[in-house]
Amino acid sequence: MSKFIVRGGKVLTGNVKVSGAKNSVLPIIAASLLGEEGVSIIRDAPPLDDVMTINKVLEALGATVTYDREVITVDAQNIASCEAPYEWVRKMRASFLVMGPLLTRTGYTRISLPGGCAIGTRPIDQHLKGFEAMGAEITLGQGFIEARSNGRLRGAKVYLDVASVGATENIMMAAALAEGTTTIENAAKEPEIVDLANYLNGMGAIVRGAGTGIIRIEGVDKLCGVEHTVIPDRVEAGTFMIAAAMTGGNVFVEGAIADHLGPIISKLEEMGVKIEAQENGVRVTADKPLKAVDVKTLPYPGFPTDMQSQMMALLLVSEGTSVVTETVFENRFMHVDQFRLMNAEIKVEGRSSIVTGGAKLSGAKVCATDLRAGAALIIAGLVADGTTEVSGTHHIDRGYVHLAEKLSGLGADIWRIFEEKEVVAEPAKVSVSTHGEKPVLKIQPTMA
Ligand SMILES: CC(=O)N[C@H]1[C@@H](OP(=O)(O)OP(=O)(O)OC[C@H]2O[C@@H](n3ccc(=O)[nH]c3=O)[C@H](O)[C@@H]2O)O[C@H](CO)[C@@H](O)[C@@H]1O
Ligand SMILES: C=C(OP(=O)(O)O)C(=O)O
Repeated sequence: MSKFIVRGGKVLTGNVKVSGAKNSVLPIIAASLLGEEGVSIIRDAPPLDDVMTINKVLEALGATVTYDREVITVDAQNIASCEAPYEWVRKMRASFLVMGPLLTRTGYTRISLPGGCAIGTRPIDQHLKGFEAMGAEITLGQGFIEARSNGRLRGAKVYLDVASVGATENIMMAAALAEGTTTIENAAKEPEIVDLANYLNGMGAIVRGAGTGIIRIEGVDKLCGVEHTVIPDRVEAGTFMIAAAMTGGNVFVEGAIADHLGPIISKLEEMGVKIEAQENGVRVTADKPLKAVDVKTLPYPGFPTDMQSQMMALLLVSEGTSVVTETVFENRFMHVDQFRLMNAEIKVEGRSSIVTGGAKLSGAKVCATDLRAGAALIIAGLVADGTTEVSGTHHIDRGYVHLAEKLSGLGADIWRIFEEKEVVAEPAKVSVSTHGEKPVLKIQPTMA
């Protein structure tokens, strides 16, 4: 069993570097399946469990994948199977993103249903609606979805009922090799959509309008491998920004792109945090008590749901009462019970949480109920009295690279326990093939 141990009370200062974005690299790896010629080279690919999982999916499909020091190569010239196995899809919903590329390239795919997950039911109806509009026949049964097309998919107009990130990506990838033009209306506008469009265009696709609500894709006959660098992770950057603000610190978040962080920066500034956007990152300084603000999660450019729990941690120690409304996922307040174990006062009313600020948080044994909840509990631990132990670390490993090391580099008193041994896990020198185990963090002597 692994845990993060945090002793509160340290002010964060210094420089922390953001890794490549999980939510960009996953669809980009899936899109590599479209490369019928050449090899894709994907740089700044973070060593996350989710990255290892999607690489396994590609290998199960017959692609050759290597991973060495944050560079992935994918050779998908020969695809041996069109079936994404349950074994991997159940681990990570984003595995479902191989459906669009496989269907459009081969005319057939069979994928295990991704099912619901802790934060919500997360249906896939909008993905399927897009594929059907493009001429695919979809059948469901025995926990699998099968999609087949008679010849190439055909370009179509697809209106999304919700601006789904995954559906926009899946349809964009399918449309890249379809016959004719596809228009996605009410498309998601996230920076990761733009990153995927840039990657596809590098492969030879014709995608226009990514980052707006209307994306047009003109299908082409063939796509080839390309070299691409993944954008920095805005959720990881935002997590460090909040951690800095939380402790009254002064931190330079290197690599953070201020334009991708608009809603987080605006809310932090409203609270009294000083933010300076610089060429290669964002400096965060908090030198006075922070004011409570209300927050409502929305699709981009609204406040990201993936930052809701971290923001709630900050609001707990700010002055006044705030209302946090979650509109994207129906069950994304599981961290509230965990915060309560740390002495927080939060009342949940439907999709809103009323957060009483000025809490004197106390260290406790808590559990990461999902990826971002885990990060939020860790940053709450940074200001809590005594020691906080955060279990459920497998969630955190899906989306944060070397979180303990990065925070301790800023002065936090945090370390990780693996199998009852206290360790400081230094940044792993990752040099692994995805055929092996996931990167193992080096074990060093116990921290003082
Ligand atoms: C790998 C990745 O990029 N994950 C991100 C992606 O997830 P993901 O792509 O799964 O999220 P979506 O944007 O699809 O989901 C947004 C909302 O749309 C609903 N929906 C979605 C698809 C569909 O077919 N039908 C439907 O009703 C979902 O239940 C949810 O309520 O965007 C989420 C919302 O910003 C983020 O929290 C995730 O971190
Ligand atoms: C919900 C998240 O990711 P996923 O869609 O991969 O579950 C997240 O990154 O917070």
